[in-house]
Amino acid sequence: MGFNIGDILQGEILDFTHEGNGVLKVNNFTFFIPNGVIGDKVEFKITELKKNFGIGSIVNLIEPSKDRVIDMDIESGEIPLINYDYKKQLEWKKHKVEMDLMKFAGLSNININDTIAMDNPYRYRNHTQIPVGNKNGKTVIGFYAKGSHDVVDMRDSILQPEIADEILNVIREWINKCNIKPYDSKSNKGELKHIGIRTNIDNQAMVIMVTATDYLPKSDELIKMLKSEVKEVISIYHNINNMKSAPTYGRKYIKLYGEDRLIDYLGKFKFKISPNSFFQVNRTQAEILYDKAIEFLDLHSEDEVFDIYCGIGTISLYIANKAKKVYGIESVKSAIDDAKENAMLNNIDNVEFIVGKAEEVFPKLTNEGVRGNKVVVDPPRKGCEKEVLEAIVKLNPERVVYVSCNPTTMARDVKYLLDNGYEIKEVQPVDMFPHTSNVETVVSLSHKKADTHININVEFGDDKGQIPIDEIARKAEEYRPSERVTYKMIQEYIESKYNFKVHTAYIAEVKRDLGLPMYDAPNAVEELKHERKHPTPEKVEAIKDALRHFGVIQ
Ligand SMILES: C[S@@+](CC[C@H](N)C(=O)[O-])C[C@H]1O[C@@H](n2cnc3c(N)ncnc32)[C@H](O)[C@@H]1O
Repeated sequence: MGFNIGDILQGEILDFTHEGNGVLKVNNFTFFIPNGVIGDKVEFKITELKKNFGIGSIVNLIEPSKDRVIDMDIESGEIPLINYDYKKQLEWKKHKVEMDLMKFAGLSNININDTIAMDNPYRYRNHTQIPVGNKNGKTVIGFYAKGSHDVVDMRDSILQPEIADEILNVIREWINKCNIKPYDSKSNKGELKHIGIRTNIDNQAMVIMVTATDYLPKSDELIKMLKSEVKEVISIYHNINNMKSAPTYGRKYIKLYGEDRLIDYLGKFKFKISPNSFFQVNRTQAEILYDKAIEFLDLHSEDEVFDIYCGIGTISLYIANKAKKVYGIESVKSAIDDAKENAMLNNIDNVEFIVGKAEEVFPKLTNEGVRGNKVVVDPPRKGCEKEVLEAIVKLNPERVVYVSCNPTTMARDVKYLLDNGYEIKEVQPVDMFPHTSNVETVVSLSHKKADTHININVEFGDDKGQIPIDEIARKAEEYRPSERVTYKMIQEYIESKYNFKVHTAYIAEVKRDLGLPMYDAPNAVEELKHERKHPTPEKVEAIKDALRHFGVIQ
């Protein structure tokens, strides 16, 4: 490779990674360059060097990209595309959806609508989760520096409403006054881990203070200060999260002050939101997204619709008055409680909400004979469980609308539907997360109707003209549920991002170490042809990154 840490090199940024870092090649060796945008010609210093890729920090912007919009010294933090022209961001997101559909759904020629832009793409986040850390002995509130768990102090974020900045300032005062320490996972000492802030359209706020233990010091003082200094704070919770890594929130919430829930609106509908319920972070774009989903469902008064992964019932309630019946399925109990209350709040009585895992509830309902002619799915980043897709195909609805925040898993699931009698009618990316590398997509699929039918009588047995039972067993074996994130997907992700290959045995080893289910994966567990080695730390990191990307781990 011939490079060393500290070397100064030059090159042009060609693309972004899934996290929004610039990608650049020198002599065909890949470097990831935080804060670089496509088209920048940069001089950079190598800060990290692995066998197959490096990380660089820009020292001189030789020639800024014609699409660069803000000066280099802006620390982009959690908004990696902030320096890239907004129109170009939209084009890049469309391209990303297109590439994933080509790669993971096997499509060669696909027509995708232009990404729907946000008119004013700032201060849109109605929910922020802000880490608390230690910098030079001082407690800081901010965001994680690129590629590390060092917290960078954040004074003003152009993605969150101003009220959230005001709340954080009061919390800073409280930290200083009461000498509150950040939690340190290495020493298991300190208290505060994260601060969650949810806001609504009326500018009211819910504050969630996350600690590792049941102890939140000086909470009375915090409540007093927030109440007197930011009147918009109507609810304060204490959340306990003793998990070492993500997610931000643990299971236990203790209300410290005010309302149980925040009330927000989408279109003409009103929603009560519990501290742990999912609600789209960008309200303005969520309305556009749901309107698209409704358009793609092409609803009629006789339609019976399944809304799978329904959260607090936002899509269900949005579509209820256009359909005969809607079934909402969701695994989080408090979200279903909210959904039921939200239906009453909006005088909607043709929606039934069912709590449980979609992969269990949905097949069970349809096997029991509950019918539906249209289905909308809006799964988390890891996409749909295979049982959900199988049950959709078995139900045979005329329309399936797939709402997704991860184009890679969406493309994988769409492939399953394409292979099982569906065709894509329209693909619509929506910019829910301006200035970040995330993109939301709505895909409309309809059932391909057969041109003609033929009736076949089949007899099972070993005689001539009969189908042997062994053959049935073999077919059944073929249909055993396979893993949703395949080894091939992980390998392709790693190769395209890091430019190196990983053996399936290594992926299996990392999965085993993480305690993930293995299923039957003959290729994955096969022994390496040569002497058995363990994956290098770099490969382990790349595999974990891929598992994180596909939502298998957090
Ligand atoms: C992307 S959110 C969509 C929520 C809702 N459709 C909305 O727009 O507000 C995904 C939802 O799926 C839920 N979820 C995650 N895994 C699930 C599972 N296995 N079965 C049912 N729901 C699940 C999450 O709790 C979350 O509410």
